[in-house]
Amino acid sequence: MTDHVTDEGTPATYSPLRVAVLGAEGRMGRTTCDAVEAAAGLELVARVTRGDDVAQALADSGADVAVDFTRPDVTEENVHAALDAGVHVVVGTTGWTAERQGRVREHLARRAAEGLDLGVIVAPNFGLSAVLAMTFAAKAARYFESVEVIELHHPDKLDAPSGTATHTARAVAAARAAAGVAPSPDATESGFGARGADVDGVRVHAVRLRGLVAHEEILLGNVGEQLVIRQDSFDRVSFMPGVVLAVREVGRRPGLTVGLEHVLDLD
Ligand SMILES: NC(=O)C1=CN([C@@H]2O[C@H](COP(=O)(O)OP(=O)(O)OC[C@H]3O[C@@H](n4cnc5c(N)ncnc54)[C@H](OP(=O)(O)O)[C@@H]3O)[C@@H](O)[C@H]2O)C=CC1
Ligand SMILES: O=C(O)C1=N[C@H](C(=O)O)C[C@H](O)C1
Repeated sequence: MTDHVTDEGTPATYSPLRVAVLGAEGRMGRTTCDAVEAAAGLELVARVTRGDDVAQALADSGADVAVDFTRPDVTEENVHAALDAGVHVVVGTTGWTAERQGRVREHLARRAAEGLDLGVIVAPNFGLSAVLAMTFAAKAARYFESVEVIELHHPDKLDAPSGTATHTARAVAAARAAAGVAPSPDATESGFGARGADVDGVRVHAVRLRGLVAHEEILLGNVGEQLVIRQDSFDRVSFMPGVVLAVREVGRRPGLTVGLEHVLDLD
C-alpha cells in the first residue's frame, strides 16, 4: 500500500487515494460519494450497496479506504471484510459496542502480525460542532452536580439513543468517575420509563421529530445555575469535512481509533 499524502496532509499528485463507499445509496452514503468526488487527492472507485459482495467490490475496485455508512447490524461484518481485503476503514455507522470494537482490534492485530498495518477509525459523529460539544461536556462534567443528555433526530433513524449521545454519556461518566463525582441526584420512585436510557449512569433522552436532522444537548446543573451545551447539524454536508479528514488520516493511524476527537487532537 502506497503513502498517498505528504507529511503536510496535501494530496500527492502521483496517486489519488482510492475510496469505496459502503451504503452508497443511503442518506450519508450519497453525501459521502459527492464529498469524495469533490475532494482533492481522493478518487471514488466503488459505490457499494445492499446485496453487493463487499470483499469482491473492494478487490475489484482496488480501494485503499472503505467508508461505511450502512446499518448497525451489518457494519462490523463490513469492517472485517475490508480488513481481509487489506483496506483501511472509516466507519460512521452506529452500534459499536465494546465487544465489536474488541473483535476489530483482534483482527487488526492479526493483520499487523502478518505484516499489514491497517487503520480503522470509528466515529459516532463527524460533525465538528458535535465533536466539540462532546469534548466540552466531558471537560465540564466534573464541575456539576447533575448532568443529562438529550439527542434529537429525524424519525427515519433506526437506533436510539444515538451513537453520539452514547459516546457523550460515556465520556461524561468517565470524567466524573475519574474526578470522584457522585452520581447525579435523582429522587424518582416511579415512572422510570420517562427518565430515558441509563448510559454508564448518565440519563439519555431521545426525541424523533420530522424536520430534524441531528442535534444534541448536554444539560449540566448546580444549585442556582445551569450550563447548556448544544450542537445542531442542519444538513448532512456538516459531517463531510470530518469524513474527508478521516479518509486522509486513517492510513497513518494503524489500529482502532474511536472518536474523531483523537484525529483532531482534542483528547
Ligand atoms: N458518524 C456520523 O457522523 C454519522 C453517522 N450516521 C450513521 O450512519 C448510518 C447510516 O445512516 P443513514 O445514511 O442515515 O442511513 P440510510 O438508511 O439512509 O442508509 C444506509 C444505506 O446502507 C444500505 N445497506 C444496508 N445494508 C448494506 C450492506 N450490507 N452493504 C451495503 N449497503 C447496505 C441501505 O440499503 P437499504 O435501504 O436497502 O437497507 C441504505 O441504502 C446510521 O448508523 C447513522 O446513525 C449518520 C449520520 C452521521
Ligand atoms: O442517524 C443519524 O442521522 C445520525 N447518526 C449518528 C448518531 O447516531 O449519533 C450521528 C448523527 O447524530 C446523525
